[in-house]
Amino acid sequence: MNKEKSIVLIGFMGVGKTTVSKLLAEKLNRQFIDIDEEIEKEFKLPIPEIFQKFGEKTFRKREKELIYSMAEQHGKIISVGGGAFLQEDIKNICLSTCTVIFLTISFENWKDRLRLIQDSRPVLHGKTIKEMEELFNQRQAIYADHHVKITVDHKNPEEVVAEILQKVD
Ligand SMILES: Nc1ncnc2c1ncn2[C@@H]1O[C@H](COP(=O)(O)OP(=O)(O)O)[C@@H](O)[C@H]1O
Ligand SMILES: O=C(O)C1=C[C@@H](OP(=O)(O)O)[C@@H](O)[C@H](O)C1
Ligand SMILES: [Mg+2]
Repeated sequence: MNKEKSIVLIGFMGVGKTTVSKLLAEKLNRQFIDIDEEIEKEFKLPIPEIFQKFGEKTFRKREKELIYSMAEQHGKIISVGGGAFLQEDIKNICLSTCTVIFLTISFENWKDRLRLIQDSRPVLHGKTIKEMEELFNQRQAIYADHHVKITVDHKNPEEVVAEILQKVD
């Protein structure tokens, strides 16, 4: 395991980036950073209210600034939001300075996670299942560049972490 580089987890919302990052950080005894949690702490508001009160543009700007400052630090385990790689600059800095791990899931299995995440993900609000599937499919393009890919279907977070530890060197 490269002790210098930070590890960044990417993938569609609900795939388990935050859960898996936390567990991975514990296993590796490294610092865990969740960009969404950092933004919520700063604004003292949950993400849906940040979107509602300040707009997605403000959220994306802070997301970019925070990822820039974190990506340059060594040895961290960083969970970014599923929309972070929409910004090319974020994608490029993460790919050049960190090990980028893409967590992926089938849409069929993702649907079972929906009830767990629906209220807290403003990007999903007001969308039909069909529209969510379109977004899911569209978003795959932004995750196409990565260093390691892990399929999470039918795996619990511990199993996902074990696979990451096997694959990341
Ligand atoms: N491997 C898994 N199997 C089952 N449920 C999971 C798994 N990973 C995460 N979850 C659950 O799915 C929901 C979304 O997980 P989260 O880590 O917040 O995803 P993300 O950060 O990618 O949006 C949470 O309720 C979490 O407990
Ligand atoms: O995909 C997105 O656009 C978003 C994903 C969320 O993070 P998770 O991927 O951790 O759910 C959060 O950053 C925000 O609600 C926007
Ligand atoms: Mg998350």
